[in-house]
Amino acid sequence: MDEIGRDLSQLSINRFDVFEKWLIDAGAKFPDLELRTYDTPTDDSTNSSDKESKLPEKTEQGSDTVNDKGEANSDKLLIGKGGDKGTKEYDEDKEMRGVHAKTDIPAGNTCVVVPRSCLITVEMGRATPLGQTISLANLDLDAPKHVYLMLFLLQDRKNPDSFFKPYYDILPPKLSNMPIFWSKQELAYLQGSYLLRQIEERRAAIVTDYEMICAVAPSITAVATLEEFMWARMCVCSRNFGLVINGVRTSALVPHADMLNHYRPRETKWTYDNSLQAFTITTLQGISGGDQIYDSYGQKCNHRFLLNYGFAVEMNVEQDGFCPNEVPVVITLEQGGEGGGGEGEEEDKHLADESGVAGVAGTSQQDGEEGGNDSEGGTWNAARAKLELWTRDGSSMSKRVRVCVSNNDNTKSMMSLLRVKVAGKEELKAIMGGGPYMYRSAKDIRFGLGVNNETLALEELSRMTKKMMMEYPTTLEEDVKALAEGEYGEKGGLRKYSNERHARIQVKGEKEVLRYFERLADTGRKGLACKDEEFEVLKEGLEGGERQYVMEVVAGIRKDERRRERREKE
Ligand SMILES: C[S@@+](CC[C@H](N)C(=O)[O-])C[C@H]1O[C@@H](n2cnc3c(N)ncnc32)[C@H](O)[C@@H]1O
Repeated sequence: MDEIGRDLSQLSINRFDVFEKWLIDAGAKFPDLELRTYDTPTDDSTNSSDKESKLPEKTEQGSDTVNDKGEANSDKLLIGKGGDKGTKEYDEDKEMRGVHAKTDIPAGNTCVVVPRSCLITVEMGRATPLGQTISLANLDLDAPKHVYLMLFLLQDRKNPDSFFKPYYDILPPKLSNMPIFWSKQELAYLQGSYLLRQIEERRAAIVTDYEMICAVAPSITAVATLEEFMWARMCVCSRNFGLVINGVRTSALVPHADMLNHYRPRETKWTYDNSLQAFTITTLQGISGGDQIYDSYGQKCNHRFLLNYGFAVEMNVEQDGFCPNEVPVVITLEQGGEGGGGEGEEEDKHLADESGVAGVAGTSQQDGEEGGNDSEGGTWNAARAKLELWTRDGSSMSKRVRVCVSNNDNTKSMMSLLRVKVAGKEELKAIMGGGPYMYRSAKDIRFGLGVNNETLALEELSRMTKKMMMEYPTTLEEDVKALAEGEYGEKGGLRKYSNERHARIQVKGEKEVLRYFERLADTGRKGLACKDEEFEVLKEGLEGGERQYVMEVVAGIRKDERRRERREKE
């Protein structure tokens, strides 16, 4: 243990001891667990002396101190059992806390029991006078359940004699790891990411909730400033559990249970046990003495971890190899006519080339002139058909789909939208000719419409992903290098738990998804253009979602093409 660790552990009574005693006196049980705090780096990259003094070193064996869970070696990071608020120069906001096994714990052991009396529930917030006013006002809040928990927390923590005071005293005071509190400089680390917009939207939603509450219950201002309201929102967001208590679905703050950090695959399960009238955590596997004990916050894309919990997972990969990291892609059906310029002109050309229609949403006169006739002799207009198909699900000209490295439903929707976007008259006729509702929407064309359409769709995918890649100031390779270098605070590195590191993990994950789709677009086009023997070789080298796409779509198109060629010869 380093000097700081000794300093802190020597403090005989600290707020963590008080917290644990409070819980035990109330009937909580966690005999085999202990709370620990670890030092975390400062985000002030100019403060190099700070960097050097507090961070763990590499292990003597030469391997680094990160274990297979991507966490730094806890012995190296451990600095004691909680800082004391009064300790000079001790910054609680830099404190990372976790729960460790004091001894070997077998699988199936109920290692945490927190009685009902120590839980703060939605109902408790709603029952306060302020909660009642808000409830009666029937406000359209962004996060109503969270707001009631926040109200209880914000009001009750002002009471120095509150039963929950020991709990309030251990709550993180600033939450500066939450992106909604990041400085401009920190937000800039996310340049190029759609997450920036989501952070802004989250901030705006919290401000709107606060303003709506102020309008019906002005006394809220005596309870919390907007900044405090924001803190409470993120505190609740990152710590609440969704429970069913005696048949009632609710959310609750559960002291101690909320000290477990996230790790997957899950090693513990939690529930509200009605027979015990207590919240319990049970191990799903044996935990060795000294090891950190974790809770799984769920299988999530890193943007959700970052937005809601203020961290991003370095190796966000499930046991089966699936990576839940996603990128939202926007596919827009451009309006034709004047002002359509840039990309629009390009895209409309796909349609114009094949159908002779200059734009997808031209005037009816143009439609009549250039649209051609349908089989029944009436006027059939490709642009109008495309627009009709595109807007059938009621959404706008731009459609956002979150895609990940997989051939899942969202990837198939994206490919379908691209097929429709670049479709010419014949392809649209084929789509619409299957009966008006054979394809419910533009997201439902799951099989290829032919070599030409699929090639154009893949070209569009390639163009889109390359453009998105260009929005980031750093390359994927630079991110990988930076993350590999700086964990332990080498000069200029991205140190563990720093906001910059979490941001870089986030954008790196996005770029990995984009890189996958860049490759898929190349492979798909090659697969559509190559000879049969080459296609056999190409297939062999593929795996996962890429292989699935090639086997299902590209191979299907090739088969249809061969059939058509044979028919033409006959
Ligand atoms: C419910 S609390 C868990 C206990 C927490 N460490 C604390 O200090 O109270 C959730 C917070 O813990 C941190 N956290 C949890 N799991 C993490 C992980 N795998 N990596 C980094 N930070 C994590 C994040 O700051 C998150 O907002």
